[in-house]
Amino acid sequence: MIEIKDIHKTFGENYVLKGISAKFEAGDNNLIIGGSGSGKTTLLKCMVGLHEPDQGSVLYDGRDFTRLNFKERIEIRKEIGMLFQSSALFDSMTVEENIMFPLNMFTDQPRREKLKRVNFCLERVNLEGKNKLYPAELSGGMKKRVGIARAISMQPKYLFVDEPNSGLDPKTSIVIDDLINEITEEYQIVTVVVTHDMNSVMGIGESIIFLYEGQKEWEGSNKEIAHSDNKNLNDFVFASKFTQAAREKL
Ligand SMILES: Nc1ncnc2c1ncn2[C@@H]1O[C@H](COP(=O)(O)OP(=O)(O)OP(=O)(O)O)[C@@H](O)[C@H]1O
Repeated sequence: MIEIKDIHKTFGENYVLKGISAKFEAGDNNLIIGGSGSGKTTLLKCMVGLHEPDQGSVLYDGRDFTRLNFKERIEIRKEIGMLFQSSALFDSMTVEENIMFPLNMFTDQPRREKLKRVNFCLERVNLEGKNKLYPAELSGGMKKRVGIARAISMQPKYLFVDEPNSGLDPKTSIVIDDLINEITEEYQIVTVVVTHDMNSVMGIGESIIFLYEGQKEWEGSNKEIAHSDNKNLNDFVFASKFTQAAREKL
């Protein structure tokens, strides 16, 4: 489990996170939703140490990341898989090299072992045999899948994903959501996903926190969203006339 306690973050005069606390359980798809600028990515970055929170703590199965020194943090980082916006693949590296990158960085396994793991991960995301392709030769959905393969290469206990559906068509988005969902359950990972995508929210949102103006405005499951009377949440989730009409039929 990851627990965040009273996270605050300001950038200059901009008070972005105003005391966020939440728990993210293993085996669940934990979603962070909220309007543009509400602080979702900032929260994710505070959790993985890409930003230092001004106040608060981030506990990885009881280990307080915010109080650890650089060396101690590396031990937790090895247990973290990340898929951030636009897949962030290295364009000059092949698919195989991209997936092997964390293994090269964090392990001294023989190449044969690493290759075995790369092939396993590629198979897991249904891209077996695509080892020698370059990112430029892949579709957006394939790039995301390579990003997922790389994120799970170190068999992470924790997986952070920022906007996995950006730039994908609705059908491919569902393939990616399903993949994240399956991997989370199969390996009992603590998965935290930042998303704008309402299909994802309704499809895989077992555990959701909704940020509004830097605070946790609401938390619950996708099933609870439809019946929530939180106005800010409803204005966000059911923003269009079409979704409002759909909600009334639920
Ligand atoms: N590195 C930074 N330096 C200064 N301000 C930042 C930085 N990162 C984010 N911000 C500010 O923090 C606020 C929240 O940004 P953040 O990216 O966390 O929002 P978000 O909810 O993820 O938005 P979006 O859905 O549009 O990606 C914004 O006002 C943004 O300008």
